[in-house]
Amino acid sequence: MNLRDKYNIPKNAVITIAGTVGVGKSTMTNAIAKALDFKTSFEKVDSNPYLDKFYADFERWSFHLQIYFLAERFKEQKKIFEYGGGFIQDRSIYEDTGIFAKMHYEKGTMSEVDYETYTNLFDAMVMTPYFPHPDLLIYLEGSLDDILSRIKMRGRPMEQQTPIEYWEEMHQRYEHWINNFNACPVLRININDYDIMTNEQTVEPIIERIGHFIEQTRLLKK
Ligand SMILES: Nc1ncnc2c1ncn2[C@@H]1O[C@H](COP(=O)(O)OP(=O)(O)O)[C@@H](O)[C@H]1O
Ligand SMILES: Nc1ncnc2c1ncn2[C@H]1C[C@H](O)[C@@H](COP(=O)(O)O)O1
Repeated sequence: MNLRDKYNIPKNAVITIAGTVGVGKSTMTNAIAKALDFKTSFEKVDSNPYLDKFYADFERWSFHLQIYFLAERFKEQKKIFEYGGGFIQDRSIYEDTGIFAKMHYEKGTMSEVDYETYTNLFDAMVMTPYFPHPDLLIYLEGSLDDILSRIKMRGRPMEQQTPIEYWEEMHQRYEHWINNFNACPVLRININDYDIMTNEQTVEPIIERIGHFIEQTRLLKK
């Protein structure tokens, strides 16, 4: 029996993976999708026309980048809907506004008028009854030291050149954000509680937790 049937995970489920940069979202997306035979929806980093420019000059490019990400994630959302679910998504749309845009605005690297324009657009597109929220958001959490060493190990030049204070600020904001998040059910997983890189089998306890969690939240809805 495959893991999806074994743990009673609906074929049409949509699961999004959230967490700070470098925590292991893409790796987890691949592992869960493979175990459940689900499709994946990834953030495209290499083809993003603004990301390098943004890291070189936050003030100049933060608005452009947020608009770009919003459009890309909305298109992915539409694709997931058209397929009828069965997807694991690498990063949620909620983090764009709740973490990134907010942080750049509050740190002074996005102007007030740009932030207002962006949040108005975001709310009109996402915070409506017509927008399908995921069945589950898996939040990956870990210590700042572990995350910094993962960012270093992955070695994206634009991230290496970014001051450590940026990742520190983001790490703190994530903790606050997830404690107040309520757009869909949340399952928190600590990155020290699994080891999918060296042992693929360790994904099974995670799938088991997902199954129980989805079952419980569906019972609560009844
Ligand atoms: N479970 C894990 N154990 C050890 N290293 C990991 C694990 N998950 C991810 N990594 C490593 O950490 C780095 C960042 O992972 P990635 O999945 O790209 O993070 P994200 O998508 O959250 O930015 C990569 O070098 C990846 O190989
Ligand atoms: N909304 C965003 N604003 C600024 N930067 C962002 C946003 N979403 C993603 N990013 C950056 C962070 C990383 O450098 C890359 C990819 O994210 P990752 O967490 O490694 O998947 O894009």
